[in-house]
Amino acid sequence: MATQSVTIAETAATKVDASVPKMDIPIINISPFLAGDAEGTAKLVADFREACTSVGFLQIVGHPISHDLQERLMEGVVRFFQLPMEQKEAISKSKSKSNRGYERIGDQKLDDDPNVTADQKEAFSIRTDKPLGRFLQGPNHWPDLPGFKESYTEYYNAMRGFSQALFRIIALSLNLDEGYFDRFASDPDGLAALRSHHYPPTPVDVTGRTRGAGAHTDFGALTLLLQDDVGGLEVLHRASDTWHPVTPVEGAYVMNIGDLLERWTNGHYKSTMHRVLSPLSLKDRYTCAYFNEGELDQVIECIPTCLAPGEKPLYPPIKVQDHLLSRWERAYTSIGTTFYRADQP
Ligand SMILES: O=C(O)CCC(=O)C(=O)O
Ligand SMILES: [Fe+2]
Repeated sequence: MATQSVTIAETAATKVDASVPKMDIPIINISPFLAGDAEGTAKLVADFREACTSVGFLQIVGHPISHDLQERLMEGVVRFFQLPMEQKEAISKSKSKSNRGYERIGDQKLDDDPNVTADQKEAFSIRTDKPLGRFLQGPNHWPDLPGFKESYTEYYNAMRGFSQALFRIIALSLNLDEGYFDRFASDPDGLAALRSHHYPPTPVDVTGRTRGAGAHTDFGALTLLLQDDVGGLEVLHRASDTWHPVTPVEGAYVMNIGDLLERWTNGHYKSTMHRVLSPLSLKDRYTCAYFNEGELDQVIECIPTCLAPGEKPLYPPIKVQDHLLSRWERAYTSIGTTFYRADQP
């Protein structure tokens, strides 16, 4: 069977209430697509469409990323965050003109609400390694940690291939030519980021919750998250204003639609609000997200197949660069964290 479904249970932090809807985040096996099985592909494409138009989140199994590579990546991530602060600060994002490297706890604030505190997570990110260029284009900075650069880079390259396959599935799910997004997903100048996170255990705040990452939607087109078994990621059910956990499934990728794909599809595919609650136990939580953002000059405007006769585009066309800059402003400048705009005004 290509698809199974996890019924999301209530968390301890969420009161059990019969009026609260259940949110099903489907687990979809993409191996039929990778194997060229037409019948299995048709079924999983339909499952993708259903997930993207409803919850905007799904979990992917049967993907091409090996268990061994996932383990090596996450083992390096844990070792990195355990380094002494001065070694992490030596590759601080604040020193990078292409906005990559180490971010301290509190350097980013994903929730726009001014009453909410900054995110209680530390992070490390890389992008495609290049000479310094436009916004977000430049060289990576690595810690002095044996094997770390190698596994992180191997994983980054593997995720690029994986995400290209997913864009093909998404194209099929929108009744487009399979290669419709190939340029977006494969352009050597296209932006992608591999960003790992560490959420230390945090005491409960005045609202009765801990805050690892504030409520937000993702800036790019598609996010692929590898999470450990601690849990804490939650998705908003907008109509009932209730939060629902994304239960960790070993080795699976949590895929979610970002703002760019929501705009591209005229709101048919949902960029859903989510947040992270820090662990309350003594366990630290580690995750690694791969973000697809496309090429800076690409204009995102409603895809023709997403507009039914008589419908109007919900959003004006926007350049990837303008969209990203406005989201970076909100997440960093609003709390006084600077970032480099390169050639931008
Ligand atoms: O670490 C997680 O579980 C999610 C992180 C996230 O939502 C993000 O970085 O956009
Ligand atoms: Fe996110």
